[in-house]
Amino acid sequence: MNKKKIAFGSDHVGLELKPAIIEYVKYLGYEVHDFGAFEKQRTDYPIYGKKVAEEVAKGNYDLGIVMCGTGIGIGLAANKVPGIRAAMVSEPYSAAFSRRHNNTNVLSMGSRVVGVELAKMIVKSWLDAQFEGGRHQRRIDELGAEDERNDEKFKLILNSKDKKYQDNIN
Ligand SMILES: O=C(CO)[C@H](O)[C@H](O)COP(=O)(O)O
Repeated sequence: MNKKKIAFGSDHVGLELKPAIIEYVKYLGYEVHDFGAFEKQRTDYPIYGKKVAEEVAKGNYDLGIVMCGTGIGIGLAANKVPGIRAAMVSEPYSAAFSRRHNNTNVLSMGSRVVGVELAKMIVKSWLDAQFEGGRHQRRIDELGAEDERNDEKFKLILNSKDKKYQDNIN
């Protein structure tokens, strides 16, 4: 059986946590690739969040794991990429349920928030969990429908004071 492939990314702060997590994920039997950063020199988390997310969205990697100081910035960057659902978590319960119910494909953690051993527990819970489908798939489909609200028709409806249009969006 082919090993599942995991894309990694971090900024300069996430780099403090990343090497230990990469080693752990390899030990768990996954193939990994690190898309940077590789230097402690200050850099910008959107570069790495977007890169990892794009690799996952294109299907080049099964899942992505990203890290910055809080896990928030790099997670936000990943979530901007269509098809990505990034979980920004700091404990194992939410990590597991983010896959079971939200089918997350990127995990984001903060190196200033979690230590190495807690981060390993979070990663293991996330990787071991399985999406449950069913009603959860419907809700994920509904998340996609939110994008339609950016199209011209929905902008017209949303900006209208006319009750007939307002009824349309409820
Ligand atoms: O957590 C982060 C984003 O959410 C970054 O790692 C953090 O903002 C970097 O800060 P600095 O440039 O001061 O090292």
